Amino acid sequence: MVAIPFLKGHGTENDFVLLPDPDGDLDLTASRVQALCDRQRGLGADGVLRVVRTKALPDAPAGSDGDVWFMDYRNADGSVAEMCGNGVRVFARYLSDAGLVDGPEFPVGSRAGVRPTTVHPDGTVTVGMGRVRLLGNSTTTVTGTTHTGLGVDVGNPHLVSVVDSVAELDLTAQPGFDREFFPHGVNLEFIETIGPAEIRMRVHERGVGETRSCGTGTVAAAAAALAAQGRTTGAVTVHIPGGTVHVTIDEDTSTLTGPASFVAEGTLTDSWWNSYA
Ligand SMILES: N[C@@H](CCC[C@H](N)C(=O)O)C(=O)O
Repeated sequence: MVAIPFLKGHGTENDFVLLPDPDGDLDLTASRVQALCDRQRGLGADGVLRVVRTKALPDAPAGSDGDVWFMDYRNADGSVAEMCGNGVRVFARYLSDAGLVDGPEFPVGSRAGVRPTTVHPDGTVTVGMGRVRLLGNSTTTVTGTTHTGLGVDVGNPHLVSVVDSVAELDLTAQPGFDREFFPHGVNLEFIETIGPAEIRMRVHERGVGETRSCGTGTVAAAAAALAAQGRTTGAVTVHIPGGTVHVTIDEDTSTLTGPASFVAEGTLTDSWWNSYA
């Protein structure tokens, strides 16, 4: 029997299965991702983070440094996404704790580009999330009510709508959105203003459903909250159901700081893995 190692972790309760796979040996099919993320027949998670060297990726972004660790992120439905802001903190903390990187500052590759990360002594992680692009207005419909929001690209697509109270929303079903505006789907954030630099957020994630946090979503939400004040830069504290993160938005980059925690580590059995092709 071959045992496949895994870790289970979360960032503000957005939870992940990590699969260390430095040489890219695992055949990580959509069916295996779905099974791993299933909370009855698998380990249960919002997504999977495969830990692989960039040089072991057949579709590595052109010109990338082969020795950089690459976060191969998958949503719970098996789809591939460009970036995961909570996942990249958990990923960075794993690399640091496992001694796979030198020092507390190192880059992490993703399909949205290379992201600089810093693991702090208290275990929190700051990630350079790159430039945030505002895409203009679009709409989303939740239980029959249509909200106008601001489209935001953080490497992956978001639509952020300001509402009076996030507690009132029912996000159990997929909200409607404009499929011409977002041909590849969209993460839908809803924010409530607490103060000029503090918001509350809930999210319905593309490829997952409602989650207790979305890191890229908090960056998009911060940019939208600032835009609502006529600002393009600033610092925003974002409260999500799973905790609190801190975001800064500058003209040409952004940062996300928040916790990264591990719950368990173990091994998958070969028979379980092989029952999903
Ligand atoms: N939970 C993530 C975002 C994961 C990807 C997203 N669902 C998408 O499809 O774009 C985060 O913390 O950013």
